[in-house]
Amino acid sequence: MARGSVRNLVNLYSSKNNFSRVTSFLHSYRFLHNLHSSESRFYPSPRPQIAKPTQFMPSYFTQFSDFYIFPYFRVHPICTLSEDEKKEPTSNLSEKIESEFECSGDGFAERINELGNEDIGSEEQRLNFVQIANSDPVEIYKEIRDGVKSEKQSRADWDTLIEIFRSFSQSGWASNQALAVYIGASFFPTAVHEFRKFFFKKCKTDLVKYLVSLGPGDDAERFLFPIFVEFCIEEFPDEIKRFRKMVDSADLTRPHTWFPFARAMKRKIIYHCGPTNSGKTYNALQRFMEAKKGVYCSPLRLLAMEVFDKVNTLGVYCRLLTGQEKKDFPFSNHVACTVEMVSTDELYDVAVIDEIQMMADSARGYAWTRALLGLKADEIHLCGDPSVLNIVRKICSDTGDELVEQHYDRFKPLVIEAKTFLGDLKNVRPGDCVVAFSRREIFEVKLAIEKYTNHRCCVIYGALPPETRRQQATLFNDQDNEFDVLVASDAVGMGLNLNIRRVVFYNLSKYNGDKMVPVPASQVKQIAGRAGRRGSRYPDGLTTTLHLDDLEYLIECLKKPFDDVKKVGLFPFFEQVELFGAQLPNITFSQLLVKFGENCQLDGSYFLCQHQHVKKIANMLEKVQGLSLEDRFNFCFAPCNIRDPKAMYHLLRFASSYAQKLPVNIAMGMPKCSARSDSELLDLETRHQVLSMYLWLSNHFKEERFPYVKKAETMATNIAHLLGESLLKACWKPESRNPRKPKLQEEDGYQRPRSLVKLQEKKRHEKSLPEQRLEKVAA
Ligand SMILES: Nc1ncnc2c1ncn2[C@@H]1O[C@H](COP(=O)(O)OP(=O)(O)OP(=O)(O)O)[C@@H](O)[C@H]1O
Ligand SMILES: [Mg+2]
Repeated sequence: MARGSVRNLVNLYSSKNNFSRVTSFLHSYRFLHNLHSSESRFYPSPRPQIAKPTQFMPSYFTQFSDFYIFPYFRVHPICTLSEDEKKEPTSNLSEKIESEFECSGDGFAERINELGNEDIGSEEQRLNFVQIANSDPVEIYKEIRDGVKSEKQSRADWDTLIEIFRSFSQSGWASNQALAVYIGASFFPTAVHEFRKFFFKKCKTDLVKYLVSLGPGDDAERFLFPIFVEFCIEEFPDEIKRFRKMVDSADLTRPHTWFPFARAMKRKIIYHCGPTNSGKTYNALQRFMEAKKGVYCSPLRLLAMEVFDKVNTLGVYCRLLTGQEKKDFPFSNHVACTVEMVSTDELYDVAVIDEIQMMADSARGYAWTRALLGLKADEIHLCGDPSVLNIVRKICSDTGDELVEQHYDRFKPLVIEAKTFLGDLKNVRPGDCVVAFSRREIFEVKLAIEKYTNHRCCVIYGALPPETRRQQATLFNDQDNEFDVLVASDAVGMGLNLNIRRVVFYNLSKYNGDKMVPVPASQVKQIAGRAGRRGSRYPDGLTTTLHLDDLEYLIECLKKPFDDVKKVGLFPFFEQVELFGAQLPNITFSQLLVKFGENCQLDGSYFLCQHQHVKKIANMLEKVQGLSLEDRFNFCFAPCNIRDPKAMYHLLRFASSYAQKLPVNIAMGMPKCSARSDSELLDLETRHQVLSMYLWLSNHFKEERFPYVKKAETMATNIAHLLGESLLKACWKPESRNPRKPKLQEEDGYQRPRSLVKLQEKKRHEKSLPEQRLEKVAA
C-alpha cells in the first residue's frame, strides 16, 4: 500500500463517521489480500483450481487437521488497536497499518476517498459496527448458532438481507473459494441455501444492520464467507469428506511422481532442437541403432513403419508395434512403435521420442508427456522444434534428469516464391505438392490438375490407411512414371521424406470442427518444411500459395518465431479414473469423465487433454450392458471416426458382442473391385477403418475374444490395395461423408477457393501486395 493511501486511511479512520466503514473495508481488504496471495501462489492457471492448503499452511482445525482457513481472522484481528487507539488514532497508526498491509492495491486510495464521503449513522451504531467488523468469524458463527430466535427486523432490512444472500449464492468468488474447504461447486448453492435459513432464523439486529450497511456485493460476501465456512464445517462434514476424497482421487499434480522406476534412474535427455529438415531424427536414429536395446516412438503409424523398414535394412533387427499391428523380428532388441504404445515397464538403453512438440497437442499431447516422464531408458533423444524446449527444461529439473541441448539449422533455407501461380492450377510443375485442408478440396484439385494439364496426381490424406499413403508416396517419389504432382492434406506435415520441390498452399484456412479458421503458423511451417529434403531429388525447397492474397500470411507464418509452449497435455490412467469413479456411484461413464475434467487438479505446466472423442463413444456405449469400467475406458480409445456413422455402428456392434461374451466377428463383406465413384471410395475408406478398429481392439483386449484377426489383416491389406488402385483412376467429383451438411463449394467444375485469410485480414490486404520477389526465410 502506498504511504499516501495509508495517511488517507488514518485520516478517515480518525473521522468518527467513517470509523466502522474503514474498519470493514480494511477487514475485507486484508481478507482479499490473504486470499489473493494464496490464489497467486496456488492457482497457477487462470482456471480456478482447488488449492491444497496442506502443502503450505500449518494445521489449524482439529477435525480437518490438514487444512487451514483464513488465519488473520483467527490469529490477528484486523486492527490490533487498543481502546485508546481506537478513540484517538495517532500518526503511529499509519506505520502500524502499513506494516500489517505490505501490499498495494489498485484503486485502494480511491475506495478510501469514496468511503470518506459516505455517512453511516449514529455513534452507537458506529461502535457496534466496529465491534462486529473486528470480531472473529468463529465467534460470530457461534453466537448465531447458540442464539435464540431472530429479532424482528424492518421490512427494508429483510429485503436487503435477501438480496445480500442472493448475491452470495451467485458469487463466483465465494463458490471458488469454497472449493478450498472442499465445498464442491454443485453443492455450494445448497450449502448457501441452508446457511441462509440458519442465519435468518437466529441472527441479531446488530449483525443484520451491519450487513445491510455493507449492502449486497463484495463487502458483504467477504464478511459472510468465513462465517459460512464455519457453518459448513459443522453442518456438512460428510459432504466435505466425500468431496475431498473425490478431489484427492482426481489429483493430477506432480505427474513425474507417477513413474517411480524412471525417477529412480538418472536419465540423460538429449533434445535435438531445430526446424524441419535439419537432421534431428537422423542423428537420434544413429544413437538408436548403435544401442544394445532401443525404442523409437513415432507420432504416426506410417513413420514407425518407415523406421522399422529402414533400420532392418541397415541390419539392426527391429520389431514394429502400433495399435493395430505387431510385427516381430527374430532376435530383435529394438522396437519402432507409435508413441501411445510405448511401454514404460521395459528397460532400454536408448529411446527416441520424435516430434516432441506434440506434447502440446490438445488431444494427443498426453502420450508424449507420458513417454518423456515414464520411459525407463538411460538415454532419451527428443526430436522437435524449439517450442517445448523451456517446458522440457522445467520437467527435467522436476525429474532430476540431465538435459543436453543440441541445436540445429535447416540444411538449406526455404525459399518463398511469389506470383508464380496467380490463382491458376495450370501453373503446376513436376515435384509440386499442393496442400489443401479437406478431402473434398484434395479431390477437386486433383480433378482440375488432371483435367487442365498433363500432370497426374498422387494423393495423401488422413482417412487413407498408412499402406495406401505409403504407396502414393512411393509413386510420387519414383521418377519413372507420370505421377509427378502430389495433392495432400496436413497429413503430409510430419516427418515423411518425400521428393517435394515446392509446397503450394491451395488455401490457408481449415475447418476446425466448428468454423473455418486460419491454419496455425506452426503447422504452416511444418508443412512448408516438407519441400527440399536433404538427400532427395530436390535439396532446395520452395514454397508458395495458389493465390497472391494468401502470400502475405504465408510469409508471416514462416517468419514467425516458434511459440513458447507453457503447458503440455496430460490424461489420467484408467486406475485414476476408477478411483475417482468409486466416489461417484450411479453416474454414467461419460458423466464420470465430465466430472473428472471439472474436478481434477493440475500443476501450472499441464492441461487435461480434450476428450470429446472419448465422451462421444462413451455416450454411444452407455446402453451396452455388461461392460466393466475398464472395458468402457478401453473401447473409448479405439481409433474410430466419430463423424462416420457406419464406423460408429460397427464399434457399437463390437462392444455389444464383447459385452455378451460372444466371439466378436467382423460381419463385413469384402468389395470385389476398386472404387468407381467417390461414394465407393468413401465406402472403402470406412471399411478399412472398421478393420483397423477390429485389429486395435484385438490388441487391447483379450485376443481370444477377437478370433478373426488374421482375416481382418488380410481384408485390410486387400482394401488398402483397392484404395491405391482406386486413387490411380479417381477422376470423379468428391462427395461428402455427411450428405446433410451444407457444401462449402459449388458442385459444378473447378471453383476458385475462397480465401478466409483474405476475409479475415481485409485491412492488411488493402496494403499493396508484395512485389514479386524471392525471399529466404528459415522455416
Ligand atoms: N548427416 C546426414 N547424412 C546423410 N543424410 C542426412 C544426414 N542428416 C540428415 N540426413 C537426411 O536429411 C533428411 C532430413 O533429415 P531428418 O529427417 O533427420 O530431418 P528432421 O530435422 O527430423 O526433419 P523433420 O522436422 O521434418 O522431421 C533425411 O532424409 C535424412 O536421411
Ligand atoms: Mg524428424
